[in-house]
Amino acid sequence: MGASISKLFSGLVWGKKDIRILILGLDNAGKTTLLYRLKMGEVVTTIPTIGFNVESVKYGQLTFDVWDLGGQTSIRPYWRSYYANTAAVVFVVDSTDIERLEIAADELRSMLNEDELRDAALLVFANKQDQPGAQGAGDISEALKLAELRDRNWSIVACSCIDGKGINEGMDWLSQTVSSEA
Ligand SMILES: Nc1nc2c(ncn2[C@@H]2O[C@H](COP(=O)(O)OP(=O)(O)OP(=O)(O)O)[C@@H](O)[C@H]2O)c(=O)[nH]1
Ligand SMILES: [Mg+2]
Repeated sequence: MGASISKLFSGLVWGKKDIRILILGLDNAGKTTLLYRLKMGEVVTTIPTIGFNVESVKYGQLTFDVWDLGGQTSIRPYWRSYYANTAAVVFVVDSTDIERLEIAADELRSMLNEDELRDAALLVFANKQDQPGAQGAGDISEALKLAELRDRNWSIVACSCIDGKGINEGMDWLSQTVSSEA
C-alpha cells in the first residue's frame, strides 16, 4: 500500500519516466549517425565517439532517452556501466564489415548475458545497406546467431542510416515492443 501510494505520487509529480534505449555495436557501425538521424532527421558528420552521446528523442507517442556509446575495443568494457534500467538495446552492425561479424557476435553475446539486460528487448539494425557488398538481414542474423536467443524479444531490420531506409520499420517495432512491456 505504502509503496503503491509513493509510486503514484512520484508518477504525478515527475510525470511518466522516459524510456531508456542504448545504441551499441562495434566502432564505425553507424551508431552516432543513427542517433542524430533519429534526433534531427538528417545525416550529420561524425567522429569516433569517445565516451557517449545522449539525446531525448520523440518517436510517435513515446519519448526515448537514447544513449549512443563509443564502440572502440578499448571502450567496450565501459558499456556495462550504462545497462541499468534499459528497456531496449539497438545493436548496430556494419553489414559490409564481414571480417568483424564474429567479433560483433561475441560482443552481442556477452552483452546479452548481463543480468541487468535480462528484460531488455533487442533490435539489430543491419546497417549500410546502401553500400555494395552489404550482407542482408538473413546473413547478419545467422552470423549473430539470433535464432538461438532464448527468452528475448528481438528483431532484425536491414537499414541505411544514410538514406534512411528501414529506420522507421525498426523504430516502429521498438516502440510497439517497449510499450507492450511497460
Ligand atoms: N554508406 C553508409 N555509411 C554509413 C552509414 N551509417 C553510418 N555510415 C558512416 O560510417 C562511419 C561511422 O559512423 P558513426 O556513426 O560515426 O559510427 P559509430 O558506430 O558511432 O562509431 P564509434 O563512435 O567509433 O563507435 C561514418 O563515416 C558514417 O557516415 C550507412 O548507412 N551507410
Ligand atoms: Mg559514435
